[in-house]
Amino acid sequence: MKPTRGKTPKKTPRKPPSCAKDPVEVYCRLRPVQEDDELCIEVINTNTIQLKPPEGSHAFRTGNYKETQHFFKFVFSEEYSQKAIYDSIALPLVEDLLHGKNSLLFMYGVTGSGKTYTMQGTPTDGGVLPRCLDVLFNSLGDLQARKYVFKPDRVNGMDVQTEADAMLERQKKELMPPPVAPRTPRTPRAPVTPRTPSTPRRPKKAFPDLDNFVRVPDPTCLSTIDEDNNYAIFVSYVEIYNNQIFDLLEEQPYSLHSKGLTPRNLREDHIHNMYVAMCTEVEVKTTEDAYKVFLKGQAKRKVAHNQLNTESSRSHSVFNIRLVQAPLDSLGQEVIQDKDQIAISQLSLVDLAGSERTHRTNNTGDRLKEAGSINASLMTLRTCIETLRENQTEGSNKMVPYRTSKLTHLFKNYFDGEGKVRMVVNVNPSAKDFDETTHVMRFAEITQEVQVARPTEIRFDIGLTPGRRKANEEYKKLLEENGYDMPPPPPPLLTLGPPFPLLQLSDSCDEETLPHLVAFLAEREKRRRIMEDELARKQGAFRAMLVEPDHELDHLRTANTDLTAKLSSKTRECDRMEKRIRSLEQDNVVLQRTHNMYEKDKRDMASELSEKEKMIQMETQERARLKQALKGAVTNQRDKWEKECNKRVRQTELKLQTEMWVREEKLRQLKQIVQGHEEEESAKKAAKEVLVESFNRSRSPPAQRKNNPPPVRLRHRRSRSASNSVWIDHQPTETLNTETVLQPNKSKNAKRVSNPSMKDIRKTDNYMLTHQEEDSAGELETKIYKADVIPTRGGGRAVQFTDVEKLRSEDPLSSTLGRSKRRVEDDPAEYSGEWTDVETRCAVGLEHRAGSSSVSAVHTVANKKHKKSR
Ligand SMILES: Nc1ncnc2c1ncn2[C@@H]1O[C@H](COP(=O)(O)OP(=O)(O)OP(=O)(O)O)[C@@H](O)[C@H]1O
Repeated sequence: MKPTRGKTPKKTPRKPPSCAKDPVEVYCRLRPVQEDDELCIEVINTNTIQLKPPEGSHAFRTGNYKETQHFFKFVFSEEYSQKAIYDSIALPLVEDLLHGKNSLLFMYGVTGSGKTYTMQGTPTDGGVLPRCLDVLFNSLGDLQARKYVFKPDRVNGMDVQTEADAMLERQKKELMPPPVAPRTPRTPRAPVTPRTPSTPRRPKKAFPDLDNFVRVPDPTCLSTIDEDNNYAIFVSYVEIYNNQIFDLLEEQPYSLHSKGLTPRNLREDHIHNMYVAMCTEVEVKTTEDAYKVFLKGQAKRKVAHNQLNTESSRSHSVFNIRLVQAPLDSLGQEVIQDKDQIAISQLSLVDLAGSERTHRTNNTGDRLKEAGSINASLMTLRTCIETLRENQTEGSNKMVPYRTSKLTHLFKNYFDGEGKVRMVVNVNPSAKDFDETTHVMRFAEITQEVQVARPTEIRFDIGLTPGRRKANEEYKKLLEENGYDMPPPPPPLLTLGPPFPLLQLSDSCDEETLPHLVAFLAEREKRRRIMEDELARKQGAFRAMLVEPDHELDHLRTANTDLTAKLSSKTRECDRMEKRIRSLEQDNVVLQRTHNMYEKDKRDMASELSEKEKMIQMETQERARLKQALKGAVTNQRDKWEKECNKRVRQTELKLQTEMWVREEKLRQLKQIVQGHEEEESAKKAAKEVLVESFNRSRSPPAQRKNNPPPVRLRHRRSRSASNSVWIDHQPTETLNTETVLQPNKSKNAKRVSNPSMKDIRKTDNYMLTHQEEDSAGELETKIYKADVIPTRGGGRAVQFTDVEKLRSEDPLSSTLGRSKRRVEDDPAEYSGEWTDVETRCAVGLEHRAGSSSVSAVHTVANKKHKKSR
């Protein structure tokens, strides 16, 4: 709140608040508890208290057992006296008041925590309020102006009048009977609320009797006061009840007493300070006067009994002390009669109603409504403080909802403008109050973060000599001491002539005195005119002398205004930059944190990766080892099976040879018996020799087969090999020459190999395998298997058998068995078995996989056989 001040050249009313800011100072006071009370608060040091959730508290029930610490400007434990608290908290505010600065001091806390006690105290041990008044009057002493020199102008300002006028008014008021204040016309927007019938208006016990209490005053006196000013103190006392403002000093006709007080409106004055319109302001000249006024208002304040406090305040009370000051004139006798030279400062002492929980106070009905209103206004106060803090710390520009509650609206200027704000958080350390106390603590912490513009001190720079009052007093003292013999005042530079002659008439016929006086006055008149001319001439000369510095002054003023504007723009820029720096610093901190987080993640992942790599390496080694072991095992197994197969083949061959020989022997003997022809005998013998020879695995082909017809089925499908593709002709070394004219259709440049290598297979498109064996009749059967060599996906080659040609050599003299067999083969209808056999055989392919050194057999055309069978 800006001090109310006239439009002096030095101090314009609408000047922006000072750039320097101070935080709201929050103090904590603990009240004494009863001996059997469980405590929930411990004082850690002079700035810190610790709250411990007691069993049964809401926090404890929700599992929050943690102790919390709260910091304050100072913590007053129960041992601290009222005097000590006043000296620390309120005395500096009184000093500020005397220097023209505004201050707000409010008591906050749960109901019954000692707010009123701290504010008012007891007659023998006064609280903040009586001590403030004591110190104020002690300090002002004789510097006070006569009563009514300053007069409230009803719009929050002050008028000034001469001491003579003030004396007249004094006489008028003191002679007149006490005035009966007219009822304020009610505005439609603020109707009178019906009084709560059960809410008594009575003083608290601290001041039981208005007239008969003996008070112990505070003797402190401040000496840093400008003695060249005159001062006056005005007090007003209002309460905010159910979000309506009432003037507790309102004079009421006796007949209207029962109808209660009139609600007042809040207004804004010409310098944007909030004030209560039509509020009674009483000028007080002594502490006792002020007390009477206070107690008169206190008698009307609403208090009620509840479970927690026998006399609980049901309203927020505001006791305003306004100090008016104006400089004395050049002689140090009277205040300058210029309204613009008046400065007003204000100290608001606020005793807030206590926040309360209805389940603890057991309030019902009107008390419950009051409690709701109290809590709502406190909540608005809290919201305003929170929004202010947010705006200040985060640079936001949210609207502070001052107007939501009369309480916050009244103190808007303290937070928006200049002033010093202090709060005393009263705390009852009893465990029963824990839940409410935690809320109070939170509010206190937020409040401490709010900054308020520092008030500027008032200086009356009007070019008058300091010490005027002292000089005047000295002069008066001299006057009293010396009477008529006192030395004459210093001669003026210009005089109107000698002193007046003796004007006493000697008798009724005195003809001399009057003409002498006329001549004297004529001379004086003449001198006066000369002096006036001289004065006018000197004034002209002086004005001419003044013009130049005046111009210079104007010039300097303009320059000064420019510089001030530049400075304020620079200051704003600085503020903006500071805000930006703060926000960037915050961003930086966040980024730094994120960076650290990613760095940590990176390290973790790198270590995980190296572990995984190690594991992969170990697995690869293990796999290689297993592969090696498997390869060895496979090789061993294959060798073993090869040996076993060879052994069995040899055994089978031997057995078959023996059986064949026995059969041939039997046949020979049979033939000898049945046929006696020797020629046939010899032919048979020759044939038998051939057979025996072939059975004996003679590798040379029998000569008589040359002329035999080819044992190839004529209708057999020829191979598809007659192309330009590259062939490989695989003929094992023991293959016999069939010497037949029917040769397989193959490329002329087919490469003949006895044991194909992988290299050969890779280069070829087709493959041909010649296989010879002896059939059951002992005839030589030659089979030529044909296959396509197909590259596999893996880069190897698959050999897919597609055809087989069979060539059988037969003895012309052999039995009908051979012929009938041939017949069957010639019949295509009967050939399906053979074909099926070929298809089955051809379904097996040889496959070479890339990187493998061996060739494996695979089933390649399993589905082909299936199709055929359908
Ligand atoms: N520091 C203290 N020393 C001694 N007594 C105290 C102290 N603080 C409070 N008390 C006593 O506690 C009681 C309640 O105090 P008080 O009326 O000041 O509480 P309050 O906070 O104003 O309550 P409400 O909000 O209900 O008005 C009074 O009887 C008062 O004398």
